[in-house]
Amino acid sequence: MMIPFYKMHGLGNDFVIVDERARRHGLSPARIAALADRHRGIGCDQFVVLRPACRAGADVFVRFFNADGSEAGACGNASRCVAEWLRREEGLRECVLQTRAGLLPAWIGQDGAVTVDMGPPALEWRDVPLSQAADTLHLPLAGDPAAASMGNPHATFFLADMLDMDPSVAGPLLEHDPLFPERANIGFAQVRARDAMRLRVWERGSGLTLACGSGACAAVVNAVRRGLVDRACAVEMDGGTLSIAWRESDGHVLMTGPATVSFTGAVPAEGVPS
Ligand SMILES: N[C@@H](CCC[C@H](N)C(=O)O)C(=O)O
Repeated sequence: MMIPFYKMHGLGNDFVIVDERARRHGLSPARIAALADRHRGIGCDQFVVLRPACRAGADVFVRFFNADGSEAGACGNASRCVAEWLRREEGLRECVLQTRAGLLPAWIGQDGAVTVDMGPPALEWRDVPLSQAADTLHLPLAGDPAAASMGNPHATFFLADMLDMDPSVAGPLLEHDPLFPERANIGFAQVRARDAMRLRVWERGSGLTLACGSGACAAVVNAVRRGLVDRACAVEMDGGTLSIAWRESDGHVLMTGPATVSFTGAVPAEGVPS
């Protein structure tokens, strides 16, 4: 028995997408982590499972798993990829994704770019203190760090300069800091203009990725709260740029960017070659 999959990416944040609407494969967290392994599996930042929607108006129920097998409530780049997957497989140019973070409308623009309405952020007003344990005391801060949830937890650190910054040092320490009982995605941002920033994200459960959609949304929300940018902002990450708009009328965050198919394939249902 083989499991067919799509391999897709959004700005280099890459995904394995498996359609379980007709048949479940009983993938355990350990099996997902094995399939996500870049040396012994297919390799991906997140593993995405599609199930039948159970909410009125939704086209599909989407579950996101990190490379370590843990489940995430949201994934912006994968949401765009699922919208593109629905366009290819079912001809939909507009869809509604049911996720653990709620119902997310998505649509394909004339230029092929995908927009997802990521919903309203949940703002956290507690401080994110710097600490020796998290190796953050030396960071050249340009604003106070802030935390927000886009259906998954994010903290953003605003830096005056990212040149010497290695997210792989402070990132894992902060991800596991007792400050974040569910762990957290950690963004390091440098504001370049009122409508532009640079961002690198250490992702909970996956490590440093080339782009993080929910992280870009959270970074703009947090930067607006700190008075650093306007509500429409381009977020440049290692893999490319997302357009983020925090809509004033209803507080929803809109994320626009590409969604690309790399290849399709199939893996044996039982075990991965070791
Ligand atoms: N790559 C993602 C976020 C994936 C989930 C995250 N690692 C978490 O655990 O919350 C994105 O594009 O948003």
